[in-house]
Amino acid sequence: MSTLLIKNIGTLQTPVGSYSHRGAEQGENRKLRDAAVYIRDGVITEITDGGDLPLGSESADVVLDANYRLVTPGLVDGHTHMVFGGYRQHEVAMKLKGATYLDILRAGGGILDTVRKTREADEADLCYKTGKFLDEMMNHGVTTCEAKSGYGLDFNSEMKMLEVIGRLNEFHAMDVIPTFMGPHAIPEEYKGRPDEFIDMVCGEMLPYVKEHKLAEFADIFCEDSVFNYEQSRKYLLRAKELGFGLRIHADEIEAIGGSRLAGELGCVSAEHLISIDEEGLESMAKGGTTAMCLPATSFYLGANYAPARRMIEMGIPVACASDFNPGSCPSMNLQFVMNLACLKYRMLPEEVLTAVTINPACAVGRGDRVGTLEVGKQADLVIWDAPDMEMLCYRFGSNMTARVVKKGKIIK
Ligand SMILES: N=CN[C@@H](CCC(=O)O)C(=O)O
Ligand SMILES: [Zn+2]
Repeated sequence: MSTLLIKNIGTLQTPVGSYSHRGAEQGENRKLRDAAVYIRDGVITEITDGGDLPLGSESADVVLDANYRLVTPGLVDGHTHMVFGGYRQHEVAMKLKGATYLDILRAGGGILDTVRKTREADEADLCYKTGKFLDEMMNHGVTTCEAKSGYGLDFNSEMKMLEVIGRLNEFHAMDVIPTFMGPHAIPEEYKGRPDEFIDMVCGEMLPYVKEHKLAEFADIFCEDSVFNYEQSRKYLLRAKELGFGLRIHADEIEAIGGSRLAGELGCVSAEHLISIDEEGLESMAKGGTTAMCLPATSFYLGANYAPARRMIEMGIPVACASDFNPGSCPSMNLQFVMNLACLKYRMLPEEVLTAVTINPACAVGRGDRVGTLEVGKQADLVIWDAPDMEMLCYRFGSNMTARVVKKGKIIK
């Protein structure tokens, strides 16, 4: 048995419970002063406050002194596209000359450019490259993340991406939750035939992914010039039938019914939601779908920001994620996402903490294990170089983590 004591915690701040927090509860955090956490074999066994120490903790194998700083749960990044070949830095100049995200995609660039490079990439090279990204994420306080396929678009390349995600989940300290996103774009070989592509994905890829346990969730890009409402519905219904949890990229640029569909089918999450309309909001509230908001993508695209305050008022659980990908958000910095959630979504620090811990944890099916600091949960936590959450929302552009602990092991 290995034991770890974290003592002299100035403030331990955490949401409480293993379920998605909505409405007023989004802003409810427990705050313990002068606290300590005792961990046995990677699991939290006792939390004390008021200067008391957990029973027997004086003989802990390792003692970490938090020096009266802030401790929160490890962050959960619920939306990434972290496995990809190449980069797309050449798009910066194209955008400066006036091309939009969809202009570039329609002209065979954007996602399709990354698809060409990912198809060519060697699996071991992809593993190495993505492993480095995971190191950087952990160094910034993320201890659990989701990762999507979707830059392969053919059978072998999609499975290659999922194999990479599976290998990293096994060998890296990060918990990585795999999502299959075969319908991320219409591949060049199916140009003008999106229905046939969806039929192939439903008939060949989804059953294989399920049978070989390569992904827990299925996702699709429901967007103008990509997949429409009917195609998205067909794909998600098939995925549901096979037992996948459902996600959908909805209303990023045009509101074509994606968020409405999310609520109708009981999707676990709908992502982006920049252009969501009233009908979509009502459907998500009714369906219990989490809004996976991606403010760094709005920032990078120079787009509007999703109406997160309205979502909270309507009782929709809000999560905030990085959307790390090589096109619309080449950053995995969830601390910057937290700054933007405050400044652009007008979310309060407590609401932001919920949006990067328990709500995304539930949206990736890990709410019972991570996302809060409570007895019985996995010991994933961050000691911040800050006295409180307000400081984390206020400072930006610096990495504010002092120490990162994953399953009771000191990573940083
Ligand atoms: N919008 C669709 N997919 C990704 C971007 C992928 C890319 O541009 O490579 C997103 O969620 O932002
Ligand atoms: Zn995405």
